[in-house]
Amino acid sequence: MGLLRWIKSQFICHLLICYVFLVSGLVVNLLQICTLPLWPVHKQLARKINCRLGYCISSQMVALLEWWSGTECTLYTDPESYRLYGKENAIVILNHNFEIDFLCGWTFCDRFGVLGTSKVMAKKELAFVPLIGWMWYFQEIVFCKRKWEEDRRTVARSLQNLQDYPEDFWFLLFCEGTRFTEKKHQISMQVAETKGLPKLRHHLLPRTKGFCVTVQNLRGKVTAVYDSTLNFRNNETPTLRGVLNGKKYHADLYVRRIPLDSIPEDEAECAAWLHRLYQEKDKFQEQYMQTGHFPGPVKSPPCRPWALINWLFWASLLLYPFFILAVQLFYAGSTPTIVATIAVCIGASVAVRWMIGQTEIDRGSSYGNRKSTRKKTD
Ligand SMILES: CCCCC/C=C\C/C=C\CCCCCCCC(=O)SCCNC(=O)CCNC(=O)[C@H](O)C(C)(C)COP(=O)(O)OP(=O)(O)OC[C@H]1O[C@@H](n2cnc3c(N)ncnc32)[C@H](O)[C@@H]1OP(=O)(O)O
Ligand SMILES: CCCCCCCCCCCCCCCCCC(=O)OC[C@@H](O)COP(=O)(O)O
Repeated sequence: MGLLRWIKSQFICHLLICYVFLVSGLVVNLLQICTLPLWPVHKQLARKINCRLGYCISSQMVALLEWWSGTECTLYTDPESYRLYGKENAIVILNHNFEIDFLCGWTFCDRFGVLGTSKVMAKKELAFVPLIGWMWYFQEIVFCKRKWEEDRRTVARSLQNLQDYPEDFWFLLFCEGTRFTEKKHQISMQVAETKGLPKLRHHLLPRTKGFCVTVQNLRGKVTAVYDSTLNFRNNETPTLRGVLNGKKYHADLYVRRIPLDSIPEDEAECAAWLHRLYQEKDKFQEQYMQTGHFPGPVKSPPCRPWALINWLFWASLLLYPFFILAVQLFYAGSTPTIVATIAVCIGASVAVRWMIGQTEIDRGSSYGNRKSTRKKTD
């Protein structure tokens, strides 16, 4: 094991990285709260400020992936579409198989300059994840309970709010609704069978309601759907723990730009369109399994320095007082102060472990483990 790899795997490094993340995150969350009085007075300015504040948190995780773990992200897409990425509003559809797929998504957002404004339809439980969930509240993330009876109104309302959003954004939708597991796959294929739909090998059956309501409410604002299919080389199963340990992965992302105008307005046709899209995505995954690459030319966007600069800024601001405190504690700290400091460190490390746990598929929800049935309300 090289020296650098050994250093990256040391607990003390993780402690320092997490300390910077936690304290800077809390500072940013506090600043976001301070923008509350601005919302009724100058909503667009409050939104722009919150984009930049949010960037301070999410870009730290991007820096961890790009600069700490050195993970490489390759983009397969056609050059004409490439020119438009980051310059228009788009709905991004992504497969949901990996624990760090959201992080790879963030990396691409950063490379095209839309990380601060990026949006997602996220399960409500994530709103309570400290720092990230609180940050999302101010970034106008669309939360859903995955109960259509309740979501149909709240989701539509949150989407409508984005109609006058002042900056270009990407809206991410994991149409499968949950992470891929063998059990969830088996059950969703039973649903596919009862609906007379072809079976998918690499995806769960997409949930169409969220997609249709998104297209319906963002029409006029969003110009395209980016159909994105992600995979990792050498059958890697990347984890956030691995990234924190400095493990390098290689992500391949295939993106097709589909003009929003070509998506049917009628709900049933829109749902059928999404099912066809997933059948195509499944073929791309199959090709990747067979050949190790996606179709189309490689057009990788360069890694930008801002995520690293942001991390260095927070690290230099927060690590200095941390070291002064540690030295003072070591030389002159009373036993109760030392015990209290150790307790705070243990508490923070438990909190970070819990947050990392939110990304782990093994600890995922039971959503999709059963065939859900819905009262017909529409
Ligand atoms: C290019 C790089 C990427 C750029 C990235 C850009 C931005 C990044 C930004 C942020 C990154 C952060 C990432 C955070 C990740 C968080 C992600 C999540 O939380 S995913 C989970 C939440 N999201 C979703 O669920 C979205 C998809 N879901 C839907 O659309 C749902 O329809 C719904 C709106 C949530 C409602 O769900 P509900 O279950 O109540 O209703 P459904 O209509 O979907 O379900 C009933 C329907 O489904 C059939 N059914 C029943 N059982 C199953 C089953 N097991 N599998 C499949 N289908 C099933 C059932 O027969 C009903 O069918 P029908 O509609 O025909 O009656
Ligand atoms: C510099 C960085 C320091 C790193 C310190 C560690 C910080 C940890 C931060 C954790 C961030 C939490 C963001 C949660 C995003 C999880 C996305 C996700 O994939 O959610 C799952 C849902 O889609 C579906 O849920 P399931 O039904 O599969 O269950």
